[in-house]
Amino acid sequence: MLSVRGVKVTPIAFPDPPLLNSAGVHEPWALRAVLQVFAGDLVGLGETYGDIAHLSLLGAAAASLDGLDIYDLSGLSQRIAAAIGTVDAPDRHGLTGDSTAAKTLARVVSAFEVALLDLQGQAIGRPVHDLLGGKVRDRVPFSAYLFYKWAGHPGASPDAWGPALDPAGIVAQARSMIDRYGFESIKLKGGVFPPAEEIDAIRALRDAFPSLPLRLDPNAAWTPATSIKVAAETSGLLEYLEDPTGGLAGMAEVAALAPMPLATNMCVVAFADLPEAVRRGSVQIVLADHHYWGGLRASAELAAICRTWGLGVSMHSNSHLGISLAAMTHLAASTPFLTYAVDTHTPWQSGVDVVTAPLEISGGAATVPDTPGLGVTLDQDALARLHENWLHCGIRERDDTSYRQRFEPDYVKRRPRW
Ligand SMILES: O=C([O-])C(=O)C[C@H](O)[C@@H](O)C(=O)[O-]
Ligand SMILES: [Mg+2]
Repeated sequence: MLSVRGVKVTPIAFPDPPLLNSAGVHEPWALRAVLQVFAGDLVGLGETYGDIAHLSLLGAAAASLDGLDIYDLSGLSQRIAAAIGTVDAPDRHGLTGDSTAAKTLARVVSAFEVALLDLQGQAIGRPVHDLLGGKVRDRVPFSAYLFYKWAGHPGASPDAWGPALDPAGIVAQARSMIDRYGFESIKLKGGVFPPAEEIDAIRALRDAFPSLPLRLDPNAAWTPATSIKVAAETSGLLEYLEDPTGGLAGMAEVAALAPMPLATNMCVVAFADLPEAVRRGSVQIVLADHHYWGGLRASAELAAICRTWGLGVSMHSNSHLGISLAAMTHLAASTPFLTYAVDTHTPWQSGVDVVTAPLEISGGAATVPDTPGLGVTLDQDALARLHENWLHCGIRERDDTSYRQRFEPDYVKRRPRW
């Protein structure tokens, strides 16, 4: 039997540009945590959030896993549930919806599940997608993820992307991202400017890229009435509209009148949300995210439920590095019903990574690895450097709102704002 003989949790930080959203603006450093789970001569990798409250739960979970059979994923959940108890550790930014104790547990279990699947795959010489039922595609398409952004962090030189604060800036950003990665679909993070300006940006994208599907995601910045108006004005322009407003009731009101499907990673964020969402018809597409749905198998389960109820499945992303990119790619590869291009923050991480050879996105897609496990190897030097960043960056909890208030003291986070 191959069992866990130790776990190392390393908090890391990597540079992040000043990306705007409905919570504020990204701080100069994004936080993550890298898990190394040791079994025999093997090491399984996981990647998750690096906020201080989450780190303390990861530590408690890690301490409970010695001797666990690497195939015992039920035992993994049970041990972690017993180790962390009933605790709710919400995000400050709220960009992935409400928090509950169940979601907190799912967020902790997820990174360990990925690491154990990586170990299982290595132990039997099979890729993680084989453990999830086998791949149904060789290439996983990702979408260009555009953000309104400042030229650079205040006090620092402009970054390589430059500013994007109007339709022309957004189109220019799309061009450089598409030139570099070949993306064949586009998502614009909205909820930053009044809706009319964001509609103009969508129109400009449509003119510049006539054949590419477009998505707009204001992270619940609009009331139902505003959402209905924007949906009417963007009729025929969007493949889906993501979280225009907050809550299952508000989304249902919008969905009843919107000409395009509504997607969410904010109002359906746990299994408990699904029955009401289906009953009300609140959403037509759910964005899976293994980091908070409980892992790769839980996300596959989510996709199966969505298929049963005729809902589409797409995939959500926060700032992440190469372990998460590999995990997302294996999941998307083995989920027949995940038919939309996957969100990723990869272009924003400007080549920084914690693995030796990150999966590459070219032609808008990543080739699914067929090597054992996740197919990525930890770069120990990079891990040490990124850990130093974490020690010195001074950020212990992602807080887009306070960071924006530092430069715009009158800024308040309001959802809905318009
Ligand atoms: O709703 C979404 O798609 C996200 O939450 C994605 C990211 O969190 C994004 O909004 C961000 O990091 O600002
Ligand atoms: Mg979203």
